[in-house]
Amino acid sequence: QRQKKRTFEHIKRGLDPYSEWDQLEKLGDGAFGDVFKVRNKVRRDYAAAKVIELGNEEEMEEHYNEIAILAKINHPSIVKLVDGIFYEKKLWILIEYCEGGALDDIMEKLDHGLNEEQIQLVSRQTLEALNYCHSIGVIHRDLKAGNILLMKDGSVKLTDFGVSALNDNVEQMRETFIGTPYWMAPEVIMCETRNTDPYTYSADVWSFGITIIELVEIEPPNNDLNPQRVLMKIARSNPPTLQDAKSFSAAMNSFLALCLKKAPLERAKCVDLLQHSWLQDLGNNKPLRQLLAEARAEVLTE
Ligand SMILES: COc1ccc(Nc2ncnc(-c3cccnc3Nc3cc(NC(=O)c4cccc(C(F)(F)F)c4)ccc3C)n2)cc1
Repeated sequence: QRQKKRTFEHIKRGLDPYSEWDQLEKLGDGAFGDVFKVRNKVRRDYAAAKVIELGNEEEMEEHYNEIAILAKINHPSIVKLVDGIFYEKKLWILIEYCEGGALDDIMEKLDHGLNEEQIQLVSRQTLEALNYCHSIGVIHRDLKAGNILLMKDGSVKLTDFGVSALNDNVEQMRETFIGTPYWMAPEVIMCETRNTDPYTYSADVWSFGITIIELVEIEPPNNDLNPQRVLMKIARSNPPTLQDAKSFSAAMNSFLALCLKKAPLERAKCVDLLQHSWLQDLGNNKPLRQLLAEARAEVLTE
């Protein structure tokens, strides 16, 4: 019988995006298409728009997963879906615009890492976002400073540019496997849990620990090795620690050790880490507003 056109919830059809949005500067060119800063003609608010050229309806299925995840997610520390539009063979995914950009870009611009107070604030909010994802069955799979954005007020937003949180088909897994493995947990590399999906919630916790080291040292451990070499290094070595551990509190070092247990079953869960002394009684996001002001080379008068 006639192939029934699948209707996709959250996606508007037949609406010309340019009738509602002005396209501004390019923010990045993702694996699947370009990303632009856009401004709503009526509301005047900004969004980030990923525009994906679709060859056929099948490809819509593949990208629809991302929209379905974003639509179901409702958390203060995760980017929100603003709109999904399919128009003239292009899929537009619009999410809230994060003024400050990604933490890896900020560290590259400043040429230094974050201080302990800033890392506590980023860790608390990222962990709350990660705990929420896990509670609704979403595994991120690509946690790193490049996927943590800052809003103008210094608050943290978890994103996934690499669209690996949706990675449920094999070829993408292969490319992720050979991709940038610096943040990859040992069991994912050794596929020890061969019978089940090597990515589990605990793999996200390992990547979160590596991300904390990245926030201190600008790069993840072993970034001097090429991707092939680092796979074996991670699988064989003891968990990494901070190079200058003594410059940071005992609480931070103990928190890090809990994230970087090699055995997944021994590794801490998000809920346990959220109870850890290192993440209690944190102040407001002013230290992250100061980081943004520094990156914009502005004086923060507050
Ligand atoms: C270079 O300077 C800047 C300055 C500001 C920004 N701000 C910004 N704000 C919001 N998004 C973006 C962005 C940049 C490049 C690529 N994608 C971006 N956002 C985006 C993310 C997504 N998808 C997700 O974030 C996502 C997908 C699946 C799962 C998840 C999660 F697991 F985190 F919930 C998140 C879809 C569409 C877009 C446009 N960029 C970026 C660079």
